[in-house]
Amino acid sequence: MSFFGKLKQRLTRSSSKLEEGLDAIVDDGGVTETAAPAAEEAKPGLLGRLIGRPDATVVRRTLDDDMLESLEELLIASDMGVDTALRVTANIAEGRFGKKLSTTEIKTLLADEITRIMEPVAKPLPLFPKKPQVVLVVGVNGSGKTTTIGKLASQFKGAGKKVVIAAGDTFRAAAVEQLQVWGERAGVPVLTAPEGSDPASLAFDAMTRAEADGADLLMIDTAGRLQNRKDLMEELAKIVRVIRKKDETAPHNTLLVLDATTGQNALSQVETFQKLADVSGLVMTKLDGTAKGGVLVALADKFGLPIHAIGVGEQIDDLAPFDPEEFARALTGLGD
Ligand SMILES: Nc1nc2c(ncn2[C@@H]2O[C@H](COP(=O)(O)OP(=O)(O)OP(=O)(O)O)[C@@H](O)[C@H]2O)c(=O)[nH]1
Repeated sequence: MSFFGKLKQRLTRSSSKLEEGLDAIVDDGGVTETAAPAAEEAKPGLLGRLIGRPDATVVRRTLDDDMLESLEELLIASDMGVDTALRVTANIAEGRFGKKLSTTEIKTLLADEITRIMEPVAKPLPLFPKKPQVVLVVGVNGSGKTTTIGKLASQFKGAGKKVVIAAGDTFRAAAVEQLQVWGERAGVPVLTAPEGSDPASLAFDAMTRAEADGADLLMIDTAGRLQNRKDLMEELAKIVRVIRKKDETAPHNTLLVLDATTGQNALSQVETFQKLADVSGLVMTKLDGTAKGGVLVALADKFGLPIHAIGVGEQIDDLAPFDPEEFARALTGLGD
């Protein structure tokens, strides 16, 4: 199966609540019509024509206040956030109030709205001619930082780039070990320091090593202890200060890794990390999990930060560029 096929299957599975909800809204109060499909309704395929498909029936419901309210509630429940849900619903309603809509038509309208919101944020990690390009990776523990660094390292290495990883969460031996495992998988060196040592000093050594090696990319993992924000802020600020001694334009990217399964909590994590570091882009992980995916729409709408990639599994190649249309179709359950 193609990569996108896999992604779609996973996203569709995870978003079936939204899809089921849309079906239920139209079914509830809708009327079955035996009519020629409307413009946006799918035409019978070749097989249907060959086997003499009977007249297609379609359920349509008149777009009224009740239906709009149900739609708003469904979008809010799928983590899209109140503001975004209200705006999306209002846009769908514009010029269509009192008209009859089928599930496919509603899904198409919703997917178009989501695509429109997501398109401006779908941007791959920008690559600069600067060597080494320093990528600081931040995020709470368990969000998928280590996994994402491993996946990115593997992709960049595959693209012919020389990559070095620095295991900057020096306080947890297990985190360092995990990163070493991912470094081995990706075939990329991982610089470590003794447990409890200063992450900034490791970052400085890593800069030195990356420069000496002529590396294209240096990815620095960081701690994610939000329990002690002040310490974490100081730690991140110190890492930045120290690497700037070597290159005053570094870090060139500050990636915030977010776990999509945390739903609305992802929004507050962005706010927090924007205060701690100069976040330049997002990677959204675990979209294959139980996440409702809708939080990406809320994030894009609220912060407009680029989404560089999405994690769709635990394997090394389970990192995909973010494709808004594909995402919107999968989220709404539109299929091909
Ligand atoms: N299903 C799925 N699991 C993921 C994805 N990304 C990461 N994980 C899993 O999430 C868990 C946490 O990932 P880590 O990469 O260790 O997260 P971290 O942010 O480095 O966490 P700490 O090491 O605790 O700081 C692991 O079990 C990963 O396998 C993803 O895209 N999909």
